[in-house]
Amino acid sequence: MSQPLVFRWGIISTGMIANVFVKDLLVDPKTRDVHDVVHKVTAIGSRSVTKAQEFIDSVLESDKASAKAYGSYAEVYADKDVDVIYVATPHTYHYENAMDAIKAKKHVLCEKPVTVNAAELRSLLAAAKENNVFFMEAMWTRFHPLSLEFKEISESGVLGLPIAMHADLSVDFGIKDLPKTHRILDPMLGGGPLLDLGPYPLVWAIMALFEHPSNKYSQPSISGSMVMTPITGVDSNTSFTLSFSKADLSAQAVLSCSINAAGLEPGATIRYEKGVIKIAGPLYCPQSFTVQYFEKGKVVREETRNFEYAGRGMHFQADEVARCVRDGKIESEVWSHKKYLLEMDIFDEVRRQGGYVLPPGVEKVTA
Ligand SMILES: NC(=O)C1=CN([C@@H]2O[C@H](COP(=O)(O)OP(=O)(O)OC[C@H]3O[C@@H](n4cnc5c(N)ncnc54)[C@H](OP(=O)(O)O)[C@@H]3O)[C@@H](O)[C@H]2O)C=CC1
Ligand SMILES: O=C1OC[C@@H](O)[C@H](O)[C@H]1O
Repeated sequence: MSQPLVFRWGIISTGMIANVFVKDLLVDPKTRDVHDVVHKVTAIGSRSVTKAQEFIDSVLESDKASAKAYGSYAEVYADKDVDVIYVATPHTYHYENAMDAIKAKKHVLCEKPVTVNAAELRSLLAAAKENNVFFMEAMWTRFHPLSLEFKEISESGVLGLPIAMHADLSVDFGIKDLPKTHRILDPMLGGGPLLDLGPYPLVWAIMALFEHPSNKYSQPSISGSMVMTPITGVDSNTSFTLSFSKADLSAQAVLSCSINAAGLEPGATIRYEKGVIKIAGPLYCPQSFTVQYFEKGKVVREETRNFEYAGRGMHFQADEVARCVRDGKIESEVWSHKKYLLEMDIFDEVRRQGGYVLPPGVEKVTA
């Protein structure tokens, strides 16, 4: 067997999720039966070189010798030993960080929400095409083995067509006790649940309905509603409905997210003509789902599938990035550009209907 591709990552920021992602990159790919790629972290960029070095010392452990610590993000983009940039700054920095990386001709995996509006994303995708680099939103959930198996059952026809679904992701951030500058509260950082948690209920609607072959990638109509917190004026509770009826699918998704209430239920419940699939929360990283088969409106069979792997599950998307770059692709077919363009168009519309206006200058590109 040929040697695996060694794929070299430059990490932008030393925050919470950069830490989790890098730990997952270091998990031996063989533990998930991957033999064609391995990941190596060659550079960490931070606004502080001390933080970058501390990150290397604490997170990279035995791999630390080959990683460089930089006190600026620009130095990571310029490093010839970096193949791909992982952007893990707050939402409102994604556009500028990803654009700088693309202009330096680096491939990019950018945390969710990929940008704060659709105009920024369109500008990034145009730049990625022009510079012939791979670009993807880091929607890790789409690449989990559980998601792939869910899609197989959902699209096999065994349950008939999907008709209706509910999905929710709610996290109690304790917002009354947080500083107003925390990224979940600060409008300058795109605070609120829609941009932070909304991508997860939405990815389940994209998998179950938008990607369903009967939908033929038709766009849904969108209806949204937001409750704002008086603390900083960002949304605290948001719900949105997507109605698909333009192709051979007639189905509706009711989606919601909150930053001041916890609870794993309901996760996602997807109702089909002949049964139901229930995805256990939390929706960003479910570990099991249950399929109920109906006859004459009654459950006649029920199966639960459980999933386990080494690491947190952020490495599956990293394998996809490495393979796409190896194969000369500028987008993933699994989480393709049109899917997160839909995400951003939906979020723009929900914010418009809900009256959430980002402060002047936060959106770097506007329509
Ligand atoms: N996929 C997933 O499961 C998750 C994804 N995320 C996404 O990742 C992004 C980062 O979230 P998270 O890691 O929780 O955030 P953190 O606040 O923990 O980290 C953000 C990092 O960005 C850098 N940064 C650059 N500019 C700023 C600024 N003005 N204010 C604050 N930090 C800045 C800092 O690193 P430095 O000082 O080193 O430059 C900081 O440590 C978000 O967009 C979020 O949506 C978050 C959590 C989970
Ligand atoms: O992506 C995420 O998933 C987990 C949440 O707690 C976090 O705020 C969010 O960014």
